[in-house]
Amino acid sequence: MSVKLGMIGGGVMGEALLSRLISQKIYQPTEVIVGEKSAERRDYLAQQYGVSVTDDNQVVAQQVSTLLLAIKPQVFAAVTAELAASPLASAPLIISILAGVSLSQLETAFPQLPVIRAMPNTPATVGAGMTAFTSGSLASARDKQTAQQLFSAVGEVVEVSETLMDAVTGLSGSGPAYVALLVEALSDGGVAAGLPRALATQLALQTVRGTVQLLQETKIHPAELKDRVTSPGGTTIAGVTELERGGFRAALMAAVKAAAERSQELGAKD
Ligand SMILES: NC(=O)C1=CN([C@@H]2O[C@H](COP(=O)(O)OP(=O)(O)OC[C@H]3O[C@@H](n4cnc5c(N)ncnc54)[C@H](OP(=O)(O)O)[C@@H]3O)[C@@H](O)[C@H]2O)C=CC1
Ligand SMILES: O=C(O)[C@@H]1CCC=N1
Repeated sequence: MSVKLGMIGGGVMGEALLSRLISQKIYQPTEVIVGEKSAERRDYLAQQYGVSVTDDNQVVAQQVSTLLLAIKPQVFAAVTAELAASPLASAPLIISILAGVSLSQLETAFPQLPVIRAMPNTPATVGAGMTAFTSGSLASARDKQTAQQLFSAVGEVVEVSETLMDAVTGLSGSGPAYVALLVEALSDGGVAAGLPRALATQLALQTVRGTVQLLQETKIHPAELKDRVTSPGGTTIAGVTELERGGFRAALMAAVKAAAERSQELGAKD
């Protein structure tokens, strides 16, 4: 076994992890091989990160100590059927980041192998990711440590019970999209109020970043911060009134729940 990390699926999330793992020197490019069906993506990943690439997932799985699955849940069955064609000589640790795909589905697909189900998110690219993971029955303390080290390199890591993984997916897995919409909408609002676009986006980004930092460092409850910003009869309560009228909080809660339910559905398909 000569290669430490194999990745199957080199799309958005695969690249988000790969880029940071390489830039932080957690793995050397020579220690990584990516199995990817798209020739265009293979060429791009090889050129951008210097990793080995192949369209043959068996070639990946046969020579690595850790096999990271980063394909869509919809192709999980096809990919695992392809891998099941011959036993994996290197007995790798399997780490799946697939939404919805359960530990029991992973253990059925990879009998006798240690499996870990993880849910990272795209801020991993800049080392600000949030990953939750849960381990299968054959995963050793060392396997968990491998997962912990890999995901620590791209942000914060928590170990959770598998029963929480769909909810994690709905919140932190999908969450960067909600926050991106928030930033875009704040910027649009600034433009509507007369700000130039670049300035509006700068204000929106720094306001979100600063608020998060304030909440994290002071540990005050979000409701208390809201109270501190809303001066009696002032501007903020006028804005908050509109958010309440538009169902802002209910919409965010429903979004997390809908995404968690979709995660469950994606797993139930296989
Ligand atoms: N995007 C995100 O923020 C997050 C995603 N995830 C999970 O990561 C996984 C990947 O998501 P994402 O990166 O967004 O999806 P992408 O579609 O961007 O990436 C999947 C990649 O796998 C390739 N692929 C398809 N079939 C095969 C195959 N048989 N063998 C090898 N590669 C194949 C796809 O190629 P092609 O496009 O040609 O089909 C594509 O490049 C999903 O399971 C998702 O649930 C988890 C956390 C966050
Ligand atoms: O949208 C998705 O299905 C994936 C899982 C979490 C984030 N993106």
